[in-house]
Amino acid sequence: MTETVVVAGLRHRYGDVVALDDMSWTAEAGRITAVLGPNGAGKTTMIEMAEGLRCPDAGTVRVLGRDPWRADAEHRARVGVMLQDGGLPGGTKPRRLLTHLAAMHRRPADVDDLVARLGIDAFAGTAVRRLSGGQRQRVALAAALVGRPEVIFLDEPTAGLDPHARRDVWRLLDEVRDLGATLVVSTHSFGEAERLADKVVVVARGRVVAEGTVDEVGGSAGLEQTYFTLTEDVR
Ligand SMILES: Nc1ncnc2c1ncn2[C@@H]1O[C@H](COP(=O)(O)OP(=O)(O)OP(=O)(O)O)[C@@H](O)[C@H]1O
Repeated sequence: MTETVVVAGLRHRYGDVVALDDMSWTAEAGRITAVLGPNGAGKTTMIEMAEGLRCPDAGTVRVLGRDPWRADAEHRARVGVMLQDGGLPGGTKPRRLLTHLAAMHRRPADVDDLVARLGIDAFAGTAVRRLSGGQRQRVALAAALVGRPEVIFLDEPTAGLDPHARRDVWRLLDEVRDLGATLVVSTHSFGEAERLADKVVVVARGRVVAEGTVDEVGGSAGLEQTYFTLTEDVR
């Protein structure tokens, strides 16, 4: 199986804080990989490195065979990113923003279709700063998908969404995966990991403590119980 994301021996400190301590994992092509771990485990730091936004102190990251920190614009266009806080410009209206982003890509998704599928229609003409947290999440997800990227990093994509919106997002992510994209999704939801993930990576204290399918990681105890056992001592 082709490994689209390879993280090997990643180390990173913020002053005295060790954020990543020899972290290694892979995400396979055309699969959804869910990254689970307690607050402060190092998920965001690691995902920012895979996105090319942060340079590790040591270790290597490869995305589509390239070092994301040194990658050119052509590589970056193949990678979609949904940041935890959205990172959206407050004064822009969602449809205008998505149309603008679509124009930057060679083979963009259909903006009207994305807007309809993620239930953005109702607020497509309202400035981002006036939107609720869940509405902004949906726009941020659409922005990550509009360029039809081959690899997509999503930091807690359904946090704060109501059940209908969450279901819509899961269906859309399934479809994007079925079209061949590789997705890496960080989440605090066992239900989300069980529903979506072909593979689960559990991180704690900057290291991977389990990696495999939901069944392989959860075993007979189940994912939730196994997670608590693996991460108990970090609380
Ligand atoms: N810019 C920064 N400066 C200093 N310390 C940081 C910075 N970013 C993260 N840290 C620290 O690094 C560690 C890992 O943080 P990170 O945000 O990567 O964890 P996380 O697993 O994404 O957490 P969460 O689930 O809360 O999003 C934490 O101890 C955090 O306080």
